[in-house]
Amino acid sequence: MTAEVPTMYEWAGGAEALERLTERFYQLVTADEVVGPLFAHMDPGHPAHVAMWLGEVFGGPARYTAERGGYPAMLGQHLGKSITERQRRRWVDLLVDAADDVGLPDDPEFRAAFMGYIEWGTRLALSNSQPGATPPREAPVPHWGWGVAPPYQG
Ligand code: HEM
Repeated sequence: MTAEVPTMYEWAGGAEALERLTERFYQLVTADEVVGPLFAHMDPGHPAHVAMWLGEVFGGPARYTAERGGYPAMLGQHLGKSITERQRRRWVDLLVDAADDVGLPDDPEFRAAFMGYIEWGTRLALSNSQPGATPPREAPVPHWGWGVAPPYQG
């Protein structure tokens, strides 16, 4: 019999773990000279909202859709921001630092799948944020899974 495969949300530690991650992440982001200026007018609820988004993506409850307006709302926050590749890369680096700081699981399977989503999502955010970009306004919230390497459960 095969053991039930947990969602990435469960493996990460659920909503609480993702909230710890985004709290730490935005502390690092706002203090950073490369990405900080983009977040100068950040809504104080932003870390909690991004934690909801990540939870929904990784197989948790659809709270971003229910409470924040789903994909169109997320997309709308990136349009026109003209994110540069240097800023995208710094955003990724700071998220990895935050994941280490708060003790997000660091097993190879989890981090590989987690970073797969982050790489994909940040590249889309950069492209959607360029002047004149016309990405689809409506799309489902992506649901990210383990891909080719499910979690090692002994
Ligand atoms: C996987 C990649 C990403 C995800 C999942 C993500 C997620 C989100 C979400 C869910 C929001 C809206 C939060 C709300 O409802 O209040 C948001 C806003 C925003 N994002 Fe992203 N984002 C990503 C990449 C990036 C990158 C690479 C940058 C810039 C380097 C960026 C800059 C911003 C900014 C400036 C806002 C608006 C913040 C504010 O003023 O409140 N995002 N993001």
